[in-house]
Amino acid sequence: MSSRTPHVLAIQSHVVFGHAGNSAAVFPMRRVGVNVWPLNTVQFSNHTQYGHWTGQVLPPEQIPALVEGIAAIGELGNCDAVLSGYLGSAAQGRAILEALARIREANPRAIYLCDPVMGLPDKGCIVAPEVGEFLLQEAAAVADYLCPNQLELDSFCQRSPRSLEDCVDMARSLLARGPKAVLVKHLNYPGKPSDAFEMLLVSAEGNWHLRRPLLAFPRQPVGVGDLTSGLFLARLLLGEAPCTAFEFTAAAVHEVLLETQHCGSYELELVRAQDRIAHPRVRFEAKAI
Ligand SMILES: Nc1ncnc2c1ncn2[C@@H]1O[C@H](COP(=O)(O)OP(=O)(O)O)[C@@H](O)[C@H]1O
Ligand SMILES: Cc1ncc(COP(=O)(O)O)c(C=O)c1O
Ligand SMILES: [Mg+2]
Repeated sequence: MSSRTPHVLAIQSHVVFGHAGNSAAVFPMRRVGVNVWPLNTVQFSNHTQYGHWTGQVLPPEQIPALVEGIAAIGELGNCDAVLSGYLGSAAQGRAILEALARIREANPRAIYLCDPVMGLPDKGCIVAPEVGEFLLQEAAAVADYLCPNQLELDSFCQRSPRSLEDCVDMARSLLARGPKAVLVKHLNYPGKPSDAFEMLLVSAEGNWHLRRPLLAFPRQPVGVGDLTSGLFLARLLLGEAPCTAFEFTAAAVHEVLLETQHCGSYELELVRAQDRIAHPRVRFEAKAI
């Protein structure tokens, strides 16, 4: 582990009540040891899967204005990474890419992890339709790490997978667009064992598949993807190899889900699970495939 505490500019949603976007990722990232600079794309009362919410999408001009403010106090070069997730508009997405270019002037080694949160109306995750286009066409080309779920991977590849091997091929096809690694946070393919939750990591070094138990919930918790992307980036910045960061992330997220299930909560029990996030008791091995 490195001696300097890394800094991450995290640009995604904020919910006043509960956990999604920055409200799911910031506390766990800090708990594992990184400094987070939360920059909110929207401020909603609650996540969209409740079906109704209040609040607003924040103006895209805020992004360059806040980044310039940090530059003006001489701190922009301390930014080691940019994380983006839930966006309120495509204009915000473009502002993030401009901010990234500005940050890279100050710190050429800054990395960018993009969680391409797309609208999945069937699931109740509501994102402006233009955001999907922005993610497919523009963000993927610039990202160092891309963390889609299966449906987002399908959107990138414009098809659904036939098998696990096909998921690997689809994820590897994204490497050709530029990212160093692609983490598929949730796999779904014909023939997938029904008792397992599976994830995949692909990079130039290889392909790793990981399986953890599928837990039963009366309503599927939200924010799991945001927690996953945030912890993966945090562990990378702390100096772990992608495969090790992947295994840690799976274990820490599973600990949160166990706590959430134990409490019978709909919202993630991040505070109660904080020690388990920092020191997961479970361990899942990522297998090379
Ligand atoms: N071990 C698990 N058991 C049951 N459900 C899980 C488990 N891990 C994650 N989930 C659920 O799986 C879903 C993953 O959603 P998905 O759309 O694939 O990714 P994202 O969270 O990025 O939207 C979420 O509903 C999450 O609550
Ligand atoms: C405001 C907000 N942010 C982020 C998300 C993404 O959550 P997840 O991590 O489950 O993909 C959602 C999902 O509905 C949301 O409503
Ligand atoms: Mg998601």
